[in-house]
Amino acid sequence: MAQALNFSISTSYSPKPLISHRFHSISRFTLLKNPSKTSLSIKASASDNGAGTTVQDAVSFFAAAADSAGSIEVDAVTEAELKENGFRSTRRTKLICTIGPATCKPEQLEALAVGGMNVARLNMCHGTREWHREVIQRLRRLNEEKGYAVAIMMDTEGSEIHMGDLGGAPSAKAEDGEIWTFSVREFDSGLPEHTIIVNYGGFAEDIKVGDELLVDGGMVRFEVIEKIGPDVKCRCTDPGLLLPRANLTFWRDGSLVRERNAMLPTISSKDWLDIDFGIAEGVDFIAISFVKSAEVIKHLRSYIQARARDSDISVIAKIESIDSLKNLEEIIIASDGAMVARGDLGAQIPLEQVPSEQQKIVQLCRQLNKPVIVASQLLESMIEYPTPTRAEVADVSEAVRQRSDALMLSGESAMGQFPDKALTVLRSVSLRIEKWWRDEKRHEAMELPGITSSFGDRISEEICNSTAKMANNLGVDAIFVYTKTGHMASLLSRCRPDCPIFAFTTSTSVRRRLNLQWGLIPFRLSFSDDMDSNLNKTFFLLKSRGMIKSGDLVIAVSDMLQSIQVMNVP
Ligand SMILES: Nc1ncnc2c1ncn2[C@@H]1O[C@H](COP(=O)(O)OP(=O)(O)OP(=O)(O)O)[C@@H](O)[C@H]1O
Ligand SMILES: CC(=O)C(=O)O
Ligand SMILES: [K+]
Ligand SMILES: [Mg+2]
Repeated sequence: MAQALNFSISTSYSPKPLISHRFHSISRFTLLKNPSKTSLSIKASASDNGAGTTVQDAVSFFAAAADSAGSIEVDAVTEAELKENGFRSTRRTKLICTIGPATCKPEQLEALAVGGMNVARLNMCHGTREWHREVIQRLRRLNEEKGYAVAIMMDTEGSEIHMGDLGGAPSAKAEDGEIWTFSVREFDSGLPEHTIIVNYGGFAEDIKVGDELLVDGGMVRFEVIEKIGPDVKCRCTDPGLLLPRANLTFWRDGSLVRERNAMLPTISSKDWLDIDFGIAEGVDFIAISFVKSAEVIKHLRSYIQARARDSDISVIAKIESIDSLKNLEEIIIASDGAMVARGDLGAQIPLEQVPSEQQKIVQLCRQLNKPVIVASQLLESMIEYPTPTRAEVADVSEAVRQRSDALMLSGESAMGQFPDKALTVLRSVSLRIEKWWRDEKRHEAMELPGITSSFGDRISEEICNSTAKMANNLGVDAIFVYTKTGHMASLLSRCRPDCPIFAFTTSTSVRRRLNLQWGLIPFRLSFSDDMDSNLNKTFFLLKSRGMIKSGDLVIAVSDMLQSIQVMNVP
């Protein structure tokens, strides 16, 4: 029996986007364009002859078309990946790129987005606020115009001791035996040769002749040979490249010296101004450098709350100091996520201790359901060379195998010669290692303790744990989660299931933030409390864009309904 339907819907959109490819795939609908361009009439004839479009499809379609945003939003790279490779082979590990002079132009940012950048990091140690604002605007434009959901992470400078910039030079080479002056003076008329400015006023007093001075955690080493007022003369004992604003630590008798600088505030007055800037620009994450205790994180949170009442900026604790290791658990509990900032961490603890600390931090974050980032020197040699070392590939593999949420590029993408190639290496190593442990069932199940005391939240947790287990046992193609706040999506991500998690959320900012978390493919979609209609709508939209197909096995859960639904895509 054939049925004919006549619908007329209004949309605030010009009809163009609605006529796009989604429509062509359902040629049974006839489109009547209204010349006013503010409304669109669609005449659909549907038949239930078993093969063709049904009335149900037509109704789903109109529900979708009437959706205020017009459709479902997913970025072009994910869409292409889903179409070409199917769900199972999508990348689970997320990728962060530090943006710098090598990657700040619009076409360079787009190349990173195409290459799989999920989050762009802006390091406030470098560049002016104007420069950062420009980059943020370019990223926004990229997201709006090209459909990406690249999130923005601002990383504070912190008030540890570091060098100034090198009078505008991108780097300087310190050779073995050379004498360099580290000074707290201000030089008005250019920097004398072999001179480094130090940002910490107490430096010349705190340091002693005979101390060892480490740049960038030991990339370059000096021995202190003489103190003359504000100037400290040092001999280079391990030559290397000095980079602007590199971190400085000093060591005496084999241990790190923590004098008055240990009392420096975690968030400096300049950091507070940068934070105001970040709030005003609406960044998605603020990463706090050199966190020492949970207090500073709580303080920042209440500050953000007071400044921007409905702001949902996430606070990431950078674990890069001895104090942060001492107070690890309370810091992670207080934060929305953590970063294993191995650059500075490796300057504060012996290098051979860094891998075990990394393992511990990643594990704790996963247990506490906080996204965790492994950062620094993942592909350091690619700053200069187009291929990574074998050791670097092994290091990246280890972070992927630990199933950290995200890997981060620093200098490789900020000022290196091969930012796109470095990103490609992270992408292909992640894909390969993820597939390897899935195929070989290499991953050990992790004990996931209960993380909340409220009964309602316990139910969500149990639903997510069971869903992930069922998904693995049944070999389903994807988990669908409908979540307004993103919480259910992160609970599922925590379980690191074998299949990808399609996370549908109503808000663009939640969608961007979910982009940091392992295994989540975030979509923006407006949905209702009625799960049946949500599912019909989603199946329809994803099918018509070729991202899923009839017969795919899916498990669906949501914030709204405490149930687990298992079904084949109709
Ligand atoms: N916005 C920028 N402008 C100029 N150079 C930058 C910028 N961001 C990064 N760089 C360059 O890239 C290098 C590595 O950058 P990155 O931000 O990762 O430093 P880091 O030392 O790892 O981080 P942190 O300072 O937080 O410890 C820097 O030393 C700097 O030379
Ligand atoms: C990323 C960073 O701050 C570090 O590794 O020190
Ligand atoms: K920083
Ligand atoms: Mg650091």
